[in-house]
Amino acid sequence: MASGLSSRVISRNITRTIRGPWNFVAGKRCLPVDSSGSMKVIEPASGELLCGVPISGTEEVNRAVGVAKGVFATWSKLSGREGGEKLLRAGQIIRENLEDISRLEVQDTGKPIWEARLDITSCPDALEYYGGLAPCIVGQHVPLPGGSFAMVQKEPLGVIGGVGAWNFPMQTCIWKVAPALACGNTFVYKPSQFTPVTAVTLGEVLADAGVPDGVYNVVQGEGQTGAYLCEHPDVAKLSFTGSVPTGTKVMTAGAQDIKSVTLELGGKSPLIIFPDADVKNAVKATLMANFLSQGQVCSNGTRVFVHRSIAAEFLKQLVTATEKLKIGDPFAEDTTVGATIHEDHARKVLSYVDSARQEGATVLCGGERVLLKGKLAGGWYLSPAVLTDCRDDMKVVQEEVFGSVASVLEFDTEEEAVKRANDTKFGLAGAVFTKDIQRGHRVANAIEAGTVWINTYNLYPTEVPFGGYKQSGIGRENGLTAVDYFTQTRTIYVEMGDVDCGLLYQD
Ligand SMILES: NC(=O)C1=CN([C@@H]2O[C@H](COP(=O)(O)OP(=O)(O)OC[C@H]3O[C@@H](n4cnc5c(N)ncnc54)[C@H](O)[C@@H]3O)[C@@H](O)[C@H]2O)C=CC1
Repeated sequence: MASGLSSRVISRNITRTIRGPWNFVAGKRCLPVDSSGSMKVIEPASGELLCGVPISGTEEVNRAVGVAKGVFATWSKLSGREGGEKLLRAGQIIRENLEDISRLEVQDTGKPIWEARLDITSCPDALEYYGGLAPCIVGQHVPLPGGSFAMVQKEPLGVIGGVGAWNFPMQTCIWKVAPALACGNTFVYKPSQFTPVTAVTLGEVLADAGVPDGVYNVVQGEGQTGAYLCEHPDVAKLSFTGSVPTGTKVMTAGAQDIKSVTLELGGKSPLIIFPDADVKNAVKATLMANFLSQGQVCSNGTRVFVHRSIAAEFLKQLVTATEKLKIGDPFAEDTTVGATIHEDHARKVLSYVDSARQEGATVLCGGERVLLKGKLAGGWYLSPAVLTDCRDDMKVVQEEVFGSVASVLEFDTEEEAVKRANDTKFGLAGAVFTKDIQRGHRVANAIEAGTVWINTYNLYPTEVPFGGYKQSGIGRENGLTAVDYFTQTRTIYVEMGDVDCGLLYQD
C-alpha cells in the first residue's frame, strides 16, 4: 500500500520506561558528543531521582543543527502529501501507545493520569491536523497585465530551534514540531530540564512513522544549551514556550541574525462572571481555569472577577467544589490534584499565598502543603487555594503564580470589569460567563487577549490559533495561522512580453 495510512502500524520501537540515552540526533537516542555535566531530574510525585541527563554542550548543538540542516534538502523536497502521510502515521502510533506515553508523562510531570491522557491525546490531534493539511499548503497564481503572471510560493524556513516549558512537555513540543514539519522544515528541540522524557519518545514515534533520520532532533540541557541553540547561525527560526524573562532572551538572541521568532509566554488571565451566568457552569470553568495541572497552565484565569450580587453564592459553591478535589498519587484514577513540579516552585507558589494574606486577602481554602505517605512523602502536593477580599494591586493578582491559587475579585459594572481585566501586561487568554449573547460578544471583543472563551475555559482544539497579546507572546500556534509562522513567501514574476523600462532604453 503506497500510503500505509489504513494499515496497522506494526513497528514498535518506543521506550516505555525512564531510560536514556536522552538526546535524539540523526534518528536515534544518543549521548551528547560534549557535555558540561549532568542534570538530576526529580520525579515530582516522590521527590526522588528520576534520571540523570547529560547537559549538551556547543558541539552537540552544532551536531544536531548540522544533521537537521543536512536533511533539510531531502525533507523539504517531499510533496505535502508525502510528508503529511508520515505525520498522520505518527499520530496513529501515539494513539496506539497512548497509555504508555501518558504514564511516562505522569512520571515526568506529577500530573494526574487522566489529565496526562488528555494531554497526550492532543498530540495525535496536532499531528493529524497538520499531516492532513500539508498537501493544502500551496501557493497562488497571480495574473498580471499583458499575460504576465506571478507565482507566490510558500517555502519552508530551514532548521527550526524549539525550546519548551515543563508543564505540557509532549504537547508543547508537538504544537511546534507538527506544523514545522508539515511546512517542510527540520527541527532541533530542547525540552525543559525538568521534563526531558517525552520529547525523546516523539523522536522514536517519528522514526517509526518513517520520518527520515535527522528531521527531528532533541538536545537536552538547561538554559545554556537553549541559548546555544537560539544563537546558532544555521537555525532559521526560534519557537519558544516559557516565561517572559526567558522569552526576552530568546528574542534578543534571534535579533542577532534576524531570525523569525514565535513566543508563547505567561499570562494572568481574567475570567469575568456576570450575574445572569449559570453559576454551576461558572464554578466548573473556574476549577478548569485554575486547578488543572496543579495550576501550572499558562492560560489560567487566575483573576476571577465575579459580579458583587452573586459573589457570596459563587464563592460558597467554588469552595465546596475545591475542597472536594482529591490530592494524591498521580497514578490513582480518582486523583484530581497531583504533585507540583518541584520543591522550589512549590515554595514560590506558597509564598504568593503568604503575601496575599499579608496584603489583606482571606484564604477561604487551601494554600498549604499536604504531606502524603510512603513513596509520595517527598513530593510537593499543595491544596488548591481560593482567595477572596483581593484587590487589583496585590502581588498575587498582578503576577503569574503558575500554581493553584485563584484570586476572586468583585465588580459592579461591565465597564469596570473590562477595564480591570485589561489592566495587565499580559494578554494570553480570558473568558466571560453570561447568558446574554450581546454582552458575551461585547465583552469578548473588549478583552485584550489572544483567546477569549464565552461560557467555558481552557479548551484548545488544534484547529484554532493560540497565542498572546502584549507580553504574552508573539505569533500563534495551532490552526491554519501556524503555517504562516513556519513558512516564508517567494514570489516568482514571469514576464510574457518585452521588457518595459520607460525612457531608460532608446532604439
Ligand atoms: N503561552 C504558552 O503557550 C505557555 C507558556 N508557559 C509559560 O512558561 C513559564 C513556565 O515555564 P518554565 O519552564 O519555568 O519557563 P522558563 O522560561 O524558565 O524556561 C523555559 C525554557 O527555556 C529554557 N531557557 C532558559 N534560559 C534560556 C536561554 N537563555 N535561552 C534559551 N532557552 C533558555 C529553559 O531551559 C526551558 O527549556 C510560565 O511563565 C508559563 O506561563 C508555559 C506553557 C505554555
